[in-house]
Amino acid sequence: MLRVAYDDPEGVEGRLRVSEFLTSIPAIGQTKCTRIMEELQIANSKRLGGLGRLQRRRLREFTAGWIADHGGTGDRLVVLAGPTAVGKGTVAGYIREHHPEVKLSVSATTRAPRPGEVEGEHYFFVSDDEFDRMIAAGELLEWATVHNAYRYGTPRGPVEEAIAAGSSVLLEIDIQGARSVRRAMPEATLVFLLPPTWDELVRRLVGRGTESPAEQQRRLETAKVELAAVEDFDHQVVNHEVREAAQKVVDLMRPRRGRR
Ligand SMILES: Nc1nc2c(ncn2[C@@H]2O[C@H](COP(=O)(O)OP(=O)(O)O)[C@@H](O)[C@H]2O)c(=O)[nH]1
Ligand SMILES: Nc1ncnc2c1ncn2[C@@H]1O[C@H](COP(=O)(O)OP(=O)(O)O)[C@@H](O)[C@H]1O
Repeated sequence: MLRVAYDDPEGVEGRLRVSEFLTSIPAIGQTKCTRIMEELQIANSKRLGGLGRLQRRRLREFTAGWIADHGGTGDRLVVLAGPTAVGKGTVAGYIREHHPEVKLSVSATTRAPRPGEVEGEHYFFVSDDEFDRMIAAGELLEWATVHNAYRYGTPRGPVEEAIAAGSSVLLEIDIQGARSVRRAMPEATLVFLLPPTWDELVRRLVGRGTESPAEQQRRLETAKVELAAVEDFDHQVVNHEVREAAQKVVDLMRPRRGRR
């Protein structure tokens, strides 16, 4: 597994030369590396941390394509993220119901179940101690404290098993989580779900009626910041209509080879 923090130029990996990074990929030798860097318009001396936004994106797309074409995870791991109340849960629920071939990852959370939520289906509801244990044991692919409240994390085992078995896996997680997945699995496809308009996002949050007015206000402040993260994602899908948005997400999960 390649572990390079494209969005963490301060990290150790940021000091790695792009040429060293590329030649660490199986089947890329010096000659191919030189040709690829010319194609990506990246100078020979560049380090990962010194890449511009466009260069970073070109390199990431190249790596994802290469890994997909050489038997890696490719488009089979898709992360669906976006601001509060944009409809992530609704779109993921639609995919669960209408596309049984897509495996939805079930997260662990420290929040209490809501009426109607089923253990192991919506979430694994765990105590703080158990969540600590899962982190310490390396059982979580990523985790985050969401809305300053509870912790949520993606159990690593089921995701890796599903991918190894050839299935497509969808993670419906928050934006911090999406960034962590990018660090842990750079070949994953990141999808940002957008609202048709800001006013519609506000309408959906208020209409859902699950948060107090003060909490709604806090989430909208966070949403403003989160919307700026859209550029770091591979694809954007506008959630005008649930069925259409779900179809666009599922289409992205088809093997890259087939789409070319
Ligand atoms: N990082 C991360 N975020 C998650 C995970 N599971 C759910 N979330 C996010 O946690 C947030 C809260 O989810 P939930 O408790 O179902 O409430 P609601 O979506 O606000 O109604 C949503 O933004 C989810 O996308 C996870 O495993 N990891
Ligand atoms: N395409 C859509 N059109 C209209 N309303 C939607 C759409 N998608 C979701 N909603 C509604 O918006 C609200 C927030 O959706 P939800 O799935 O809970 O968001 P998230 O999981 O992103 O926080 C819910 O009341 C849901 O029914």
